[in-house]
Amino acid sequence: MVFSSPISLFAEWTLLFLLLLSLKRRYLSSLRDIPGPFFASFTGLWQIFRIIKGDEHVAMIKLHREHGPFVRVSEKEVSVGDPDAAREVLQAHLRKVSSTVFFLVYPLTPEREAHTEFYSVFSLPDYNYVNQMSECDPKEVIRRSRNVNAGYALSNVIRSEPEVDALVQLLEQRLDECISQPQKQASAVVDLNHWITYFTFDVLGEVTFSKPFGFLAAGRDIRDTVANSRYLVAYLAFVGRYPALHHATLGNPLLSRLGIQPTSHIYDTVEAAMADRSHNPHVRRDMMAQWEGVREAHPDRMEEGEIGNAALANVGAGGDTTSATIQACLHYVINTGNGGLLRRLREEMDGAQSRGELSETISFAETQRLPFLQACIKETYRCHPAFGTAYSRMVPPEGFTVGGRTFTSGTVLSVNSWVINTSRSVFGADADTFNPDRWLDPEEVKRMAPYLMHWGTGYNQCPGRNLANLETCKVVAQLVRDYDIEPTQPGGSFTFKNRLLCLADPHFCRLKRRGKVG
Ligand code: HEM
Repeated sequence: MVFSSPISLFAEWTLLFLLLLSLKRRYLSSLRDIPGPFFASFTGLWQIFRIIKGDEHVAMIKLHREHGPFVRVSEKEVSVGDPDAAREVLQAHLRKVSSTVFFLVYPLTPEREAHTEFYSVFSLPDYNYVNQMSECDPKEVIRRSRNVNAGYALSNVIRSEPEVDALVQLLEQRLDECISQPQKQASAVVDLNHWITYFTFDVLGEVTFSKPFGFLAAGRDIRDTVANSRYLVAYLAFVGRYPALHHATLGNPLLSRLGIQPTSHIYDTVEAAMADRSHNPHVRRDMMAQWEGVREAHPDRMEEGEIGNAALANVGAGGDTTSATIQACLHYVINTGNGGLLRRLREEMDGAQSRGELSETISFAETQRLPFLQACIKETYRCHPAFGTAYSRMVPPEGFTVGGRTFTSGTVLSVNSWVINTSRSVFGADADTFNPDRWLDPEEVKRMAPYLMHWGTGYNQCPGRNLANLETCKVVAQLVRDYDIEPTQPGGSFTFKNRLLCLADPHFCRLKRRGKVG
């Protein structure tokens, strides 16, 4: 008689268990008729594979074009690709989530526990620091948003425009220095990603804490904050699929303050900025001041910790995303249509310049009077949504009906902005092409704008969109007017991987100062 060793017996039973579990998920689930990749129907590993490849957006657009409005992307997650159904999902007050916590294919924890859900990994440095992003309960998100909204209002953001202008000037100064070094040259190859990201992070410092972080001034990545934020995003993309693992290890309050993980680095940066601000005699009515005002007026409604957590969410969410968007816009304008788009934009801008309608540092108000520039920026929001993973929501106990189908409790419904932004039913047969002209007809704008998902929609829409839009309008206008920008690769040197966010890789372009017009 042959006895198996305890280890091989355990392995055999485990394999049998996993096989039965996979068969159950594949063939007995209420989602079994929804098409999608075979592996996705019984394991979350398909999504991990997409993160590794950095192509979630490409895969999702392809799958929806092949299979229609619903695609099953994990054993309990269904991607919604119909634009109206997607809006319904995001505008309903469904709980935020992304996926059940899996260990390989086995669900590790009950999916309803707040600190085991995808969005919960955005609590930095650990789950005790809940912010608007990491909060999963819609009612709580709305309460928190009400407390911090005044800081993000356009009227408040505009108040910081003179300080943003100083940073635009410093950005140009740094680019000019790159061009003229080492010996006086007419042009030079510059990594736009490097400088524009320094700019966007410095703006966050200025608008949130009344002081830039100092990246542009120093001309380098101080304390490797920008580089670290890349690791942080990639790290969150993975652990977002296995939050329990994060909360049990690096995101655990016992370990989170050791400072060995990317999450604590960003926390330390913000803590230092807040400490510095408390001694700064030149503090303006910045975002922190707005939030402190709300807390003073409504101590019952807003906890003190919410202020720091909101500041942290800004720095986590607003630097790389805005930088990638500015770079994507420059890339599309310069490399689409054999230079035709750039010529048209230049004509518009040079015309305004010679009529004396553009200041030395172009103001936000001036950019609003340039319709083709605005069309190029809207088209960039459509073609490069920087939040590249799906917004996901949990079906409540009573179920949820959308797009003619009822989903049962616990199903995750998710919406990928790239899928909706390239929907041919909304944007036409040329939805895959960068075509700013589609935004020049006001009637068409009215019809299409509600389907733009760049900022998300519903209760979780990006609160930083006014600031991000102000930065994008100003920097794109300024750089297009003042520089000739040529990619170092034919067709453009802007590339990116989609790992949670679609952040730019190093973006080398040849830069040359343009002569003054007007
Ligand atoms: C072009 C740049 C930006 C893009 C594309 C973008 C996009 C988004 C999206 C899509 C969301 C919602 C994600 C979801 O529903 O899962 C979001 C949330 C958020 N964004 Fe932005 N964002 C940008 C810039 C900014 C800036 C500059 C700030 C700060 C000033 C900011 C602060 C936030 C915060 C705090 C949240 C969490 C809000 C919540 O969960 O209620 N973002 N962003």
